[in-house]
Amino acid sequence: MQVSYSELKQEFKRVLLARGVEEGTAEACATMFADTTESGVYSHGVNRFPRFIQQLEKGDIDPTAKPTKVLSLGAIEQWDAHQAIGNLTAKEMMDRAMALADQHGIGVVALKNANHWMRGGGYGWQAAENGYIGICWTNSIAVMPPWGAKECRIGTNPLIIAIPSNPITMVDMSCSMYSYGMLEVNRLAGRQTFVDAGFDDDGNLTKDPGTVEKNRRLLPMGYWKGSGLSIVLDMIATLLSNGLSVAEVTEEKDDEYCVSQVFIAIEVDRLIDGKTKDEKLQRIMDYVKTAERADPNIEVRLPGHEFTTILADNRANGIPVDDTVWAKLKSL
Ligand SMILES: NC(=O)C1=CN([C@@H]2O[C@H](COP(=O)(O)OP(=O)(O)OC[C@H]3O[C@@H](n4cnc5c(N)ncnc54)[C@H](OP(=O)(O)O)[C@@H]3O)[C@@H](O)[C@H]2O)C=CC1
Ligand SMILES: O=C(O)C(=O)C(=O)[C@H](O)[C@@H](O)CO
Repeated sequence: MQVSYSELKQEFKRVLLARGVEEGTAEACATMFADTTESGVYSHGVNRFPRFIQQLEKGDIDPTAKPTKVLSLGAIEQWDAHQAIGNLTAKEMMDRAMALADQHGIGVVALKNANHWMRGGGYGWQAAENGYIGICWTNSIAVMPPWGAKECRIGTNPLIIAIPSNPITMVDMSCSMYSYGMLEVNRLAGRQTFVDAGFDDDGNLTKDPGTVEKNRRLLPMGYWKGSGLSIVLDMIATLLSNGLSVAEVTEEKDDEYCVSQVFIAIEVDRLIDGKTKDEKLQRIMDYVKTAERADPNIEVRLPGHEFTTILADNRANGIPVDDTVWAKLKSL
């Protein structure tokens, strides 16, 4: 089914207000969930909202909490989220990183006791829209076996790198070949994944999303490379924020909360003049896109470049929402 932006946002807000969330917070949070969904990231927009509400009801998420600064070292700051709403806090932290970049050329904000931020790309995009290079990542609870193991010991720890090109170029990727959110999208659509997603009951690679969701045996992105990347991202987030690692969240908490995150903004305009920047970025994009196609019917594209089209399409025709997801949202 297709729903309008206002219908979707109204539903999110209704559910939040019914749980006693203050009007301004409910409005801001509902807006972010609706924006994420309208941008085409259904996995971490409408699809993930019931899980967010479950954590709110349980008290893992404190809608009254506000992040506070713990330590300042010039370009680097440590903050404590106090388990506030994840997407609102992350937006505020990237704003803070950009303000630090205005002063120092680069701003680094490390956050502890954070909650799941949903679509990590939203915060990279936020920086790039304002002319900065945006880099951010989060750790998570252990949901993936490290390369060579059967048991979950590492996080999906998505890494986001956004570049202020025209259009914005942005990588927003889980350290797993597929995030659980994208497995769900494929399962709901009745599809197998495009490439292997994880392991089946016999330890063989499989493209069946439901099997991987059940087994919790995700395949790391790039095999051992995604496994290693997940580990070092966790280490940096833990050290910079003085917060909890994947191991600590998994062993000391009863669910995924109190995660650690990093937000970096870099002010490019003081390093290169605007005209040269645009020309160099254009050349990179043209060079990539004009590579001889493997399949003549499939365009070579850069990450992030489809969002403007998806957004325009969803604004014109309504936002696609899976029927079962909509029914669940209405029942909350
Ligand atoms: N704990 C957490 O907070 C977690 C959050 N997530 C979130 O889930 C969302 C989905 O993540 P994930 O499943 O890893 O994302 P995807 O695997 O869908 O995409 C990963 C990256 O690959 C790019 N890409 C995909 N196909 C192509 C292509 N054909 N050509 C060029 N680039 C391509 C995407 O660009 P494009 O966007 O343009 O398709 C994107 O930048 C993200 O927003 C992520 O932040 C995921 C895991 C954990
Ligand atoms: O994978 C996802 O999708 C996601 O958003 C995550 O946070 C983690 O992988 C996990 O917590 C999902 O259960």
